[in-house]
Amino acid sequence: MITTKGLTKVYRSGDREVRALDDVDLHVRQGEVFGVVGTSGAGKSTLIRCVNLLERPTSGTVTVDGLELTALSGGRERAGRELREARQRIGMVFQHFNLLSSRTVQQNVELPLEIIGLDRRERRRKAAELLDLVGLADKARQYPDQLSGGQKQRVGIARALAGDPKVLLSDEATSALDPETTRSILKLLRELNQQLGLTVLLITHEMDVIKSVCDSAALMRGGRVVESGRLTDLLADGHSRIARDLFPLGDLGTRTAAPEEGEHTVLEITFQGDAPAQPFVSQLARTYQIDINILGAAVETIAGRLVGRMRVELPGSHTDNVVPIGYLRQQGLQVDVLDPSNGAAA
Ligand SMILES: Nc1ncnc2c1ncn2[C@@H]1O[C@H](COP(=O)(O)OP(=O)(O)OP(=O)(O)O)[C@@H](O)[C@H]1O
Repeated sequence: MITTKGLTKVYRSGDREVRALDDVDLHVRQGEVFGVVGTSGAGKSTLIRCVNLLERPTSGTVTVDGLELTALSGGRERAGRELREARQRIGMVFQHFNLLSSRTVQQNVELPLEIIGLDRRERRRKAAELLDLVGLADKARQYPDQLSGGQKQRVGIARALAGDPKVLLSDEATSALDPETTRSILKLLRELNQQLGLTVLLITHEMDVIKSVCDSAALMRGGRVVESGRLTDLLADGHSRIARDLFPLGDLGTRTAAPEEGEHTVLEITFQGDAPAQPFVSQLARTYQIDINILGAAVETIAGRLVGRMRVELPGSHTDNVVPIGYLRQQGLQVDVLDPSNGAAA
């Protein structure tokens, strides 16, 4: 639904150059919630602003719903009109809501409809429908200053939906909100995604946002996408940084064995869906008559799916444990053998 190819944005001021985006290839599937995560300055805002061409990329292409927006961005009048029309099909939600304080809630939602020239009656009908959808039907005549942060963001979302977009871009929409309000806004975004089939591309610096609402994610660093994919696939990949950040076992899961204990093998076992129901640790201990040391474990709900991760230690070298490791993999479990010196997947 959204594809960027070789997207690059270089800011120049004097003789200084900042490569805010560096050859970014991104693919957001239709109907999914896709999160872009990264530390401050990673290029997330630049990416989202380039996707709807609020910012003109230096090079590369952006295609939304089959239309290459970057090809429409020339100075020609027709291209300009086509780009404006294409932008109406892309809703945008902002961190600080960007509501007009002199307009009522309803008038704020009506604004994009005024711009496209809808008549008054139709605007009212549409705004009322959207406010109902975001749970604010009773606030239509209030002004933004009379609303809580969460309510303001609901207005921002209703306004973003005014042009019946297929795609919603969200620029840190919950960063200014408290944790409970954040949860309610994320829940609303998920409902809209499911009810309207809306594709959502959101940027965030919070892993909890990715965990609770996203189907897929990308990690940005220094203007580049260093990793991306479906969360379920990333969680099954022992080398995924996103999976590690989604699900940190931290120091909990490492220890240094004393020399007299001999060689040992540390495994990280990830299970999804039905697998947690299996008592695989006790089955393994019984089947192979081995003592298993559990170093750490956690279970989380990620994208509505139960995911667990456990770090265990088996006596003996990796070679000694090839058969038990094979047994675990046969049970449908993801098993990574960790390098005992640094805890990373070997
Ligand atoms: N208009 C601009 N002019 C010059 N440099 C810019 C401009 N906008 C962004 N940058 C630079 O581009 C880089 C990426 O910025 P961007 O705002 O996209 O990052 P971000 O990941 O969204 O960060 P944050 O989470 O802090 O918003 C940064 O080094 C930033 O200083």
